[in-house]
Amino acid sequence: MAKTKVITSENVKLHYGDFEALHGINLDFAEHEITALIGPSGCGKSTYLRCLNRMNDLIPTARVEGDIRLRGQDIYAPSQDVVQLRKSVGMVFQQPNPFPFSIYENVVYGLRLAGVKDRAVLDEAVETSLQQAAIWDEVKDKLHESALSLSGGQQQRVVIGRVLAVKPEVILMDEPTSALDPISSSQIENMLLALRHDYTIILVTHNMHQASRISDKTAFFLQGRLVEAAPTKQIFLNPAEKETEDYITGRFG
Ligand SMILES: Nc1ncnc2c1ncn2[C@@H]1O[C@H](COP(=O)(O)OP(=O)(O)OP(=O)(O)O)[C@@H](O)[C@H]1O
Repeated sequence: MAKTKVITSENVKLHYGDFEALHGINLDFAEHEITALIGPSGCGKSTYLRCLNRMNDLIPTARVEGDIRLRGQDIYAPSQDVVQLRKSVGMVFQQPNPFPFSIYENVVYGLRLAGVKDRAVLDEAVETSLQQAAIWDEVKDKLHESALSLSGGQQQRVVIGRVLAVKPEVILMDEPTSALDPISSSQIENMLLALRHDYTIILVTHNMHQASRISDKTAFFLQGRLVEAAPTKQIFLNPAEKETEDYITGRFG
């Protein structure tokens, strides 16, 4: 049976001023799958990812065309609440970006903004989110210390906990492990495999091993085009397009 699609995107084009960075992308994301977006530097992976929760709205020159839907709702409709969208479609960046607050306050940040005051509810959210982010045991005795005192890998997991606390459906990740050491990266990869049971994850990565280890589906971008998207095994073992084969075998990029 076909899996339910959480995000659909049709003919997505993006211009930065006069420059067309995306040339009409058609790509869908199924529930509870990890999709890896791969391709050489500058091919538009991050630009496309940012279209999915309207982060490009923050770039004055960026103009998006096409149709992007979250569970059938047009996310670019005038009636779309963008704050709500970014809760449903959370984002994790390459550099861990904890706020200069305690670990606890980082995790409850979105809940406090939403007006949640009940201490028991906040405590519960902190424990659950940090457990899901695979860092609870390491920080449970120092929740009120600054998140900035943690290592890069720990900070990234706290940031993921902060995203999880507002209960997103989709998590966008833009090279979330590329600034981290191999052990921290593998902790995050294992966490993503566990999170996949509850969330839909879209991951930009330059790491082919990471894409092949953890993703269900891989989409290969080249110069603003989507060359192909298919089950990860197929992309790595038997890609339909020569450009894909050349890239994954390291012939360019
Ligand atoms: N804010 C911006 N203003 C103008 N052009 C931009 C902007 N951001 C990206 N671009 C251009 O859009 C194209 C796609 O960039 P993007 O960052 O999406 O690629 P990428 O595949 O994510 O690259 P990388 O793997 O290096 O992060 C590039 O030509 C880039 O120079």
